[in-house]
Amino acid sequence: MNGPRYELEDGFPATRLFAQGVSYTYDDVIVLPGYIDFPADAVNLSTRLSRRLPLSIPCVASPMDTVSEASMSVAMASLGGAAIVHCNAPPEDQAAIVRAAKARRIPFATDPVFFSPFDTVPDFGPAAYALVTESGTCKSRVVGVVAKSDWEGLADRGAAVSEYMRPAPASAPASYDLEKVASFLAGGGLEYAPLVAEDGQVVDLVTKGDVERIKGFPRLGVPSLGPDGRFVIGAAIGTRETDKERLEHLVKAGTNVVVVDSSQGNSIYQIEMIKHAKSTYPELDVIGGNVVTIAQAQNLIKAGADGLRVGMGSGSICTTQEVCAVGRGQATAVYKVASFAKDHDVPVIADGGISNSGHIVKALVLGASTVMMGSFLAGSGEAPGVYEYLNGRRVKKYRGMGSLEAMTKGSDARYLGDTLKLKVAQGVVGAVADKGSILKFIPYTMQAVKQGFQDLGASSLESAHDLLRSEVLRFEVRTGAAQAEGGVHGLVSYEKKSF
Ligand SMILES: NC(=O)C1=CN([C@@H]2O[C@H](COP(=O)(O)OP(=O)(O)OC[C@H]3O[C@@H](n4cnc5c(N)ncnc54)[C@H](O)[C@@H]3O)[C@@H](O)[C@H]2O)C=CC1
Ligand SMILES: O=c1[nH]c(=O)c2[nH+]cn([C@@H]3O[C@H](COP(=O)(O)O)[C@@H](O)[C@H]3O)c2[nH]1
Ligand SMILES: [K+]
Repeated sequence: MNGPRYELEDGFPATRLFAQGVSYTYDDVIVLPGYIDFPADAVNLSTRLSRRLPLSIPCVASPMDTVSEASMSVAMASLGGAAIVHCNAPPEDQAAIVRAAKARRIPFATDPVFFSPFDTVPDFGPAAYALVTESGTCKSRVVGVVAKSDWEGLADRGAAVSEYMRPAPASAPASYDLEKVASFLAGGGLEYAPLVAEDGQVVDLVTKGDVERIKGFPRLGVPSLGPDGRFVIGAAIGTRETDKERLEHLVKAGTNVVVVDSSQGNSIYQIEMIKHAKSTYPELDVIGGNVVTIAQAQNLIKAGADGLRVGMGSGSICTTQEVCAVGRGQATAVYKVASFAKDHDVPVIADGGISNSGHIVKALVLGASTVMMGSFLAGSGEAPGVYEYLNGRRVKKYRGMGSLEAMTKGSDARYLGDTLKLKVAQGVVGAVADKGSILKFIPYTMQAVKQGFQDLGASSLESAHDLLRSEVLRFEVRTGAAQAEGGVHGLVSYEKKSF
């Protein structure tokens, strides 16, 4: 909508805002409203993760060991986003996570427990049921199910499983989506059913309760499916020689996209890794990063990157800017890199620093195609780890991949290897509050993002980017007082409940 001339001169276009030598964060800037001529529900958030990978929502889970494993991957893909499985594990284990996620079409993964009929059960664990197979592993035929309640009622808990297991239930194909699993259970009047893959491997045990819980969440959108008809699953790799072998494992497991995971991606190591990956697996999309400048982006795009991950030091657990004095304010970084990358048709992932839906809107309107999140997702049920109590609050652990603890767990080679003998952390270990399932809070967050887009007058990511480049979209810097005013203020007490 073209308004009168004085309106166009209100606020700053992004070109001018970001040409002042100031590093701006999301909170530093505000977007001026535009003209609304469509309902919020009409906003289309579909996008691309990388050159050849479409998503229906712009959300990506970060490759961190307290964020992205099988549960996060299937839930994100079910919502239309994607997760990148972390590489802080041996290559075989990382590939097994990718396989587990790709083996199913339901939005959750429960990692079932298996027994053989001859086993005894010393401790049942938290699950309500365990599967009994001929060999006691997922690789053989299901012969029964043991219910925790039956086990708890045993006079002799030393009895063999075969003595009290329930008969083998009917199995459903692992390729069934939630709707099909629901009809399968309802049709057979079943409480639970094992999901079995084409190769006979037992993938999961789905219960009526699981299905009902998920049906209580907002309706799932268009899932992210690859050319193989399975969920789109991404995985991270490093830049060591050994990562070439990791890459091979991941490709064999069906990984749709890899992210070369470095804090400073503009290195000879990464450029060589991107070239290697692109020449060995031309069908695989390779995302490079992290970068925050045009010069960095230029090198990675030249090396063949199909996507760029942007952000250095902006993450909630990051101490890189403090430790190394290097990085950039995230709003500036996203705008600068995206302005360059768009001319090469390379989508940008705004990585780190997302703590609310407003940050997502800002990242996207500044040119990003997706946002990558760590802390925003780490308190969900889909994140790895168990909930604990901290000062009466239910929390989950969340840690930086450059924290001493994460480095000691697995990524030693990258830190302690050849040249770097002394370990210096660039991240912290912390905890985040329980947020429930991403299957609930991500749809609400996307609705909030749609409302932000509506206020701007952008009915899609493409239209937001057009408004940005044509300088119709106007910004201003928020003073400290403006930021305080923009938050809740002047109240004695309040409760913040968003949905
Ligand atoms: N986005 C951010 O701001 C940051 C992210 N992180 C995260 O922490 C983790 C570790 O990141 P980095 O420390 O950047 O890991 P990295 O593996 O890229 O680099 C670690 C060190 O190893 C060196 N190196 C890498 N490949 C090499 C090779 N082939 N030969 C010799 N030396 C080589 C690097 O130059 C660097 O000194 C990642 O998960 C990353 O995403 C860490 C810090 C900041
Ligand atoms: O300086 C850092 N030290 C670390 O130990 C570390 N671990 C992760 N990351 C980066 O932070 C992003 C997640 O950030 P959020 O929690 O803000 O979403 C992630 O996606 C990463 O880009 C780190 N940065
Ligand atoms: K930080």
